[in-house]
Amino acid sequence: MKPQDIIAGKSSLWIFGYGSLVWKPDFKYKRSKIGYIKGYKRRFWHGDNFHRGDDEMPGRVVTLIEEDDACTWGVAFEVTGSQVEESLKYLNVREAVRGGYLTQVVEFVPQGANQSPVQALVYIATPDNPIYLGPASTEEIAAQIAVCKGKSGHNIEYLLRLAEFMRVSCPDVDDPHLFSIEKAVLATIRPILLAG
Ligand SMILES: N[C@@H](CCC(=O)N[C@@H](CS)C(=O)NCC(=O)O)C(=O)O
Repeated sequence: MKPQDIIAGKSSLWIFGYGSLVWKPDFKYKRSKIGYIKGYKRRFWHGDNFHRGDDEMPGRVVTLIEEDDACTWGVAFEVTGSQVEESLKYLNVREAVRGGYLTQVVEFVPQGANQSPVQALVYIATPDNPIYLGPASTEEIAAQIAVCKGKSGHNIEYLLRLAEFMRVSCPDVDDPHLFSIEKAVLATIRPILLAG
């Protein structure tokens, strides 16, 4: 299914968030559910020269990379009525125009018993995007996050709030990529904070 098909004339739409959207959706929605999508892994492989970085020092934010056996946990938001157009208009600027993300349709599986999967819109930055940064070592990613900030705040905040979401809302889910970067950033900034 194409994004335009899931959107066309819909009075209800699910939008899946897996990065800043999990802790800062900033659009009105009817309800939200925690859950996951299959076939994608979350990686800090996308550059950000607006929200959490600038042209000289782009930050690192998450995107989704296709991988058959992977799954990514986040939050799906249901928008209805006028919220559909309002949320898409807002996210087009925040995610597509300023963030370089494209929309795709995925199957979202809510956590908990007797929950049916739903089709959801998701924003993904692909490798052909000009500010896509791609893979790097945990240490390289942490060093970049530790020093970058943009119009929405520090790149460290972006990382720590996502890690906090996973610990609080998905306590049984491990995310070695996310938590190893968090550990490396905290190791980098701890001496600085304690020296002051
Ligand atoms: N599309 C992902 C990532 C979204 C994301 O982090 N996008 C950046 C754009 S580069 C953003 O909105 N940042 C706002 C912020 O950092 O406060 C999601 O569903 O959460």
